[in-house]
Amino acid sequence: MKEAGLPPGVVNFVPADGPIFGDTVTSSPYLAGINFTGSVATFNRLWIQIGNNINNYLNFPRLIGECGGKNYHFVHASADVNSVINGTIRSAFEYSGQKCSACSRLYVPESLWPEAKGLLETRNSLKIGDVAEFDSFSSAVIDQKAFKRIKSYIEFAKQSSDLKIIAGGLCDDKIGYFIEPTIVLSKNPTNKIMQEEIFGPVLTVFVYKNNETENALDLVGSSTPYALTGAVFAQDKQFLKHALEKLKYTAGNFYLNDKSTGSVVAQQPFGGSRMSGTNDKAGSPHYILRWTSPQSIKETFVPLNDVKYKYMT
Ligand SMILES: NC(=O)c1ccc[n+]([C@@H]2O[C@H](COP(=O)([O-])OP(=O)(O)OC[C@H]3O[C@@H](n4cnc5c(N)ncnc54)[C@H](O)[C@@H]3O)[C@@H](O)[C@H]2O)c1
Ligand SMILES: N[C@@H](CCC=O)C(=O)O
Repeated sequence: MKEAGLPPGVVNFVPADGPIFGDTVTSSPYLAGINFTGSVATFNRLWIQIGNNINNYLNFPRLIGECGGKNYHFVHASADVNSVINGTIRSAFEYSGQKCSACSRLYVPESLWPEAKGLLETRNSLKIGDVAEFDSFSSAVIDQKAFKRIKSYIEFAKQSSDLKIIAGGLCDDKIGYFIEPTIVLSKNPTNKIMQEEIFGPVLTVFVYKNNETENALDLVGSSTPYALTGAVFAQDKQFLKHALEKLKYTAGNFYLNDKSTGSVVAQQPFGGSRMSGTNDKAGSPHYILRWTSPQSIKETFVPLNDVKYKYMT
């Protein structure tokens, strides 16, 4: 950044407790903007604090929020199942599902479910262990708070009559906050496990009837307030085109026959709308412009000799 011309002291690393930092910056009259990555609850809190302080600022603070997701893989009857299995396992379970873009909802047509159940076998092959061992696919979740939150969804799944855990489900915090990659089958496409962000290795599958594909597509957008990432798997090009149009408000980053995760900054601008954020697209030229303050300048070379307009004389 220095090489690009940014003066020293403009960028500072200030490690702090989150709420103390947030309370401090939002109460400062000099706050010019916030570029936040994290949960909806925290972004809402910051926005509310700024609203409450609006009479005290020297500028209107600009706000960018990059928040959570309830990302989906939608599988059409024409899909290549192998690609669905491998893409879904990677998206849902790498980094133990702790990516805003991780897949946590899988919609599968009844006709493909017997084959798509290969998910379970692939899941069984994953080693979840020490990150220092290169054959570990993933490891523990970040901290006790995350462990408790994710575990509570697994406990909920064990008790809900809509839900059945078909793989994983064990949680163990003896030597680290380990949670098995877990696959849940839901009879109910609007069960809370299909709506809320879990931010952990829990994937929920809803099997739809082939003759209800349109209804299943409708569920993708109506089931959650998020719109971060999503993927459609189909070899039928007409269907892909149709899904792209129908699902356009469900994902800021939309994938065709690819997993819903792994966008590369500067190649795939990243971000989502609705409760997933302000969709300013990190990694795109639009983003940097949000933090600039353009000034228009005019200089006149013809003196103004009269106050009256020409038609007045
Ligand atoms: N859209 C994206 O690009 C993106 C990328 C990564 C993670 N996420 C989202 O982040 C969330 C997971 O992260 P988390 O659980 O750490 O979220 P979080 O909201 O609890 O915390 C995010 C960050 O904000 C800080 N923070 C907490 N309270 C604050 C406050 N009152 N004021 C200012 N800062 C505060 C935390 O210390 C942390 O650094 C998920 O919802 C995930 O989807 C989004
Ligand atoms: N760009 C990465 C991470 C985004 C959020 O953490 C992805 O698309 O998975």
